[in-house]
Amino acid sequence: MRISLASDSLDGVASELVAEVERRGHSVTLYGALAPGDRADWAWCCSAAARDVAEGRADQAVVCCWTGTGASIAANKVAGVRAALCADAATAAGARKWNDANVLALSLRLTSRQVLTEILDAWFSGAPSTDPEDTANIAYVGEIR
Ligand SMILES: O=C(CO)[C@H](O)[C@H](O)COP(=O)(O)O
Repeated sequence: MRISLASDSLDGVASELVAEVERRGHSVTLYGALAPGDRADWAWCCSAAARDVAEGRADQAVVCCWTGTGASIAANKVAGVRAALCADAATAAGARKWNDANVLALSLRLTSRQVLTEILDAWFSGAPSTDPEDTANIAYVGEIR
């Protein structure tokens, strides 16, 4: 898949994230501190990655900041994006299954290298539920303005 990656710093697992996503066979587009010369403030770089998803230039995105909060807020302000802030694999699996999340938000403060691999394994192996209750929830949040 085409995955856009954004981080407002190179702290923690930011660099490992790029390597781990590429190692799983995906092509990456980089923003913020991951792309030398790009604006690295969380609002700008995470919005840019989320817009790639909303506008069809990427299939999914992973956005990061120190807490993960700003990254998830910035991504979720983009229409069509369902960003999930995930601190563990179970949350990532649920985000793909029940929320059809298309942007993964990570906290650089909380995410260890081991947990990063667990989250990415769960995220990339997950698929959205086809249960009508789940699809109705997803459709409804897409309509709320
Ligand atoms: O977690 C964040 C936003 O939610 C940022 O990473 C945090 O605010 C640090 O930003 P800066 O390094 O620009 O002070």
